[in-house]
Amino acid sequence: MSIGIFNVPAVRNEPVKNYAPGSPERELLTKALEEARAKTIDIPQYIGNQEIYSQNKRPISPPHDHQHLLGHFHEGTAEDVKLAIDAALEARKSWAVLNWEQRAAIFLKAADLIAGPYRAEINAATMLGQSKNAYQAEIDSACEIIDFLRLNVNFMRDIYSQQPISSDGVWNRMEYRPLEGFVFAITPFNFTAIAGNLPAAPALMGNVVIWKPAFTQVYSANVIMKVFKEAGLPDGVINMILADGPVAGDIIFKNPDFAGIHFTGSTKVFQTIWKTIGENIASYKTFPRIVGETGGKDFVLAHKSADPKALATGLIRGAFEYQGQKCSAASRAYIPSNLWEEVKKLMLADLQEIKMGGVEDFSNFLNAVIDERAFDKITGYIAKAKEDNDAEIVAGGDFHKSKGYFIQPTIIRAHKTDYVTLCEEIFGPVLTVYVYDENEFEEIIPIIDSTSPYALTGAIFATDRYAIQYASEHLVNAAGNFYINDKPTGAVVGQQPFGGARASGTNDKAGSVLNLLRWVSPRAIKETLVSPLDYKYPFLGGQ
Ligand SMILES: NC(=O)c1ccc[n+]([C@@H]2O[C@H](COP(=O)([O-])OP(=O)(O)OC[C@H]3O[C@@H](n4cnc5c(N)ncnc54)[C@H](O)[C@@H]3O)[C@@H](O)[C@H]2O)c1
Ligand SMILES: N[C@@H](CCC=O)C(=O)O
Repeated sequence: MSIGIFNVPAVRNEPVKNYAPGSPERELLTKALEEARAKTIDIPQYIGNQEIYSQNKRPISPPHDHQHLLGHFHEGTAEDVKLAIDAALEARKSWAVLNWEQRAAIFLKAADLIAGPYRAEINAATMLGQSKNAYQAEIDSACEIIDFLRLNVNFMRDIYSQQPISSDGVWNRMEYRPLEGFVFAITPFNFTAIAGNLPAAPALMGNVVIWKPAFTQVYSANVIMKVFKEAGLPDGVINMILADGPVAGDIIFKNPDFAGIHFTGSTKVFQTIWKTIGENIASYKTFPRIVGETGGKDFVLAHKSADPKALATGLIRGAFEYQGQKCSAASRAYIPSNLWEEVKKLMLADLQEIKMGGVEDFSNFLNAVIDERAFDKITGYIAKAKEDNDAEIVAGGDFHKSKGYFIQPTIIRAHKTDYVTLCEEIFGPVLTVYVYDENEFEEIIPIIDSTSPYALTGAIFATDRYAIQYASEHLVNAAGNFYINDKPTGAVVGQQPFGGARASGTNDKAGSVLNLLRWVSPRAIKETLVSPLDYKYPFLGGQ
């Protein structure tokens, strides 16, 4: 029973701590890293009120130090998936009817726990488990997840406040019911914030969730579950299963109570999921919501009027931060002939000073890629570029995996516009540059628009406003997040709602009203205050 119309706490984005030498946050984080490295932990599945440990233990190691053991996670089975569905549906009976302010309070508390007592622990887990440096962890596993949790509470209230008009004698109302069934959240390895938000957003709107994190993100996923529990999330509302994707999918996508998928990951996996849902469509009680944010082949277009230093900096940060493992990473750049030599010189100078190594040494800008499979895939593109006549390596190109999965930040110059590394998502520290005739700006734009099937992020660097307007208009469908004189990464919740269309997903903009609307099934209610007692229209002699 809600007995008040409540406001929610005002939000601003969580300030990013800087971890400068001698700062208190650096001291806490260093200690958390040391403590985590000094022990091994066992991570169970969290299903209903149970922590499930299995016989199938899988090791967890830092990608930059793969001989070191951080612990194990306990892989789940098809039986565990069924158990999770039962636990979720049982929890739904109470959760779906709990007042919204109670749900809000849980997630606001989770945000405060991460902002305070859990900040160092979740950042350390992200640094060690996913090989992120302190800054990249801070903007992800602290600030972005906190922003998701707090801002979503505000968006929820905005949604609930959206009410229809009423005519004389009538009171119309709108209820924003949770979906009838359970939601399946499948999350990628590269952002702890996404892993937390994908189950939390539907749960905030009153849904129950089965969450399957990527195996390579389980170490920080475990901290998220600890936070949710400490924040008071009732058992069974979010169930973390550690079954393999296809094993889980095989059970979940055939279940009649499956009501929605909240996915972030590669385009291919999302296409498989969508197809499976389509094949099973007649077996569901309700049409499932399908929300998926997927891959990118994000472009940077420079005009001949661009500032070369701003462009070079945007490319270095956009392409190589977190080893290029962001769906938003600048992975293809179109540079006019008048700027190329200078931009190349500036990038090479930056790359000379950039250090790569473990996350424990805060002076490393770059760390390792996530696992051996990713290492082999990324280096395959580099090895091919070394041999191809259509491409040349401008910077980097070396790699080694004896201690960790390290790949030098690599710049490839392609000599044809459909060279493979200009078209396919590589998801690693590889930037491909195509140098175009400075007088053919308008001709290069349709090539950018059609070179890859994706449309996630893109950027224009120019000082000429006509060029900026031209690119904005002619690349209108090429990116869901478009940047002017900035790198195409680093969207902030509430400031640049994130997501793309075409092969990049359903563009439901995580961390916005648009996303939360996918997790409700509104019921419109009309109440007539004094009901008519006569069927006749006035012209028939009625009232
Ligand atoms: N658009 C975005 O907002 C966004 C954000 C982050 C990452 N990404 C994309 O994610 C990808 C990188 O992440 P990843 O390597 O973890 O992606 P991935 O597609 O390999 O895995 C994503 C998740 O899907 C699961 N999965 C894999 N096969 C499955 C199946 N058959 N059925 C059910 N689940 C299955 C994985 O275990 C994991 O949890 C990149 O393509 C990147 O662009 C997109
Ligand atoms: N939202 C993040 C990217 C998430 C995908 O990996 C950014 O804007 O850089």
